[in-house]
Amino acid sequence: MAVYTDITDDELAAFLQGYDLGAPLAFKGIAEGVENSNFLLETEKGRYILTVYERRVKAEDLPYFLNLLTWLADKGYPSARPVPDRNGRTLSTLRGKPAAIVEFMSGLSARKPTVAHCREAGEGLAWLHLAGEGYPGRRANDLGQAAWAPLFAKHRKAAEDLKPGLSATIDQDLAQLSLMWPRNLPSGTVHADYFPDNVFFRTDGKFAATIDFYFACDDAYAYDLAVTLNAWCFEADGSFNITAAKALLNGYERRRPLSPAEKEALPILARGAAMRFFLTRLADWGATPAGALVRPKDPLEYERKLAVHREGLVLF
Ligand SMILES: Nc1ncnc2c1ncn2[C@@H]1O[C@H](COP(=O)(O)OP(=O)(O)OP(=O)(O)O)[C@@H](O)[C@H]1O
Ligand SMILES: N[C@@H](CCO)C(=O)O
Repeated sequence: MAVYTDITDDELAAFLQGYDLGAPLAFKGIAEGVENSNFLLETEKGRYILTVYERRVKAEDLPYFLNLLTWLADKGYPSARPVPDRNGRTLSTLRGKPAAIVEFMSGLSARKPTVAHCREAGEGLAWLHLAGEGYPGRRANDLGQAAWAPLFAKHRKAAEDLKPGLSATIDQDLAQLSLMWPRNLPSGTVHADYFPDNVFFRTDGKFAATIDFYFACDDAYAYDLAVTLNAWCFEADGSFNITAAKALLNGYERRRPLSPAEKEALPILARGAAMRFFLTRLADWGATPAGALVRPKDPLEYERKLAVHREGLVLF
């Protein structure tokens, strides 16, 4: 389970002294998630999530993420508002690590998203793009197209170990992506990890909330949509579900219609988005020791998605 930092009751009580949240009533670690340690915290004032930031999140990026969450909540977007401490600060320290308390969001993620979930998720993503407009924080996408070839150079051997011959195919993909990568698409603040586990629904299936903004950055809105298509619209057998994809795009366009250039770019963006998750999964695959608390995600799932995208999607 992804709780890397244990917090004792005394530490929690001392930490909460800094907040105006009353005494703790319940506190427990959350197993889901791989990046950070998350705890469900109930106090006299309500329910919250306490996050202790671990390895991948850079401390210097935390103000960008927490200010973005505050911005989105101010705009009425259903994401978790950070709770300021008694000094008005949303970023704190616990056990020597950065930590924050955010609002608890109700809802459940869809383990097996249906076409209806895809439509709702698409609309939730467009809403996020619109709500983020004007956010003054800036963060370059450090996992964007320019980062892929250097990242792959470090993990070629892992690719060959997974599937002999794969590294040559990835080299070709990277060269093509570099040549064909679209520039100058409408851009702004994007989520960049809008996967089913980060989107909550109400019991009636309506979109409820988005969590886990710790990859958010500046990039093309259509790239975020491409990440989302990959994460939501593939079947377990590796085939692309065009019905789900059309519903997702349709839901998105309910709030934010795509320009002709964005539509044209989506197939290559989806190929690049598959590359991005293949590469980070490949990097984690090699770096996760046997017997670790967290099982690394399968890079080959994204290699299969890449193979689908090599053929070129027809979405419109
Ligand atoms: N604001 C919130 N409201 C309700 N539940 C939350 C909230 N934030 C996180 N959770 C719960 O904690 C779990 C892990 O959160 P999160 O996805 O942010 O963790 P993570 O370690 O960054 O994981 P990953 O990057 O692998 O998705 C979620 O699946 C959800 O159950
Ligand atoms: N959504 C990512 C994990 C990072 O949180 C993946 O599936 O590879």
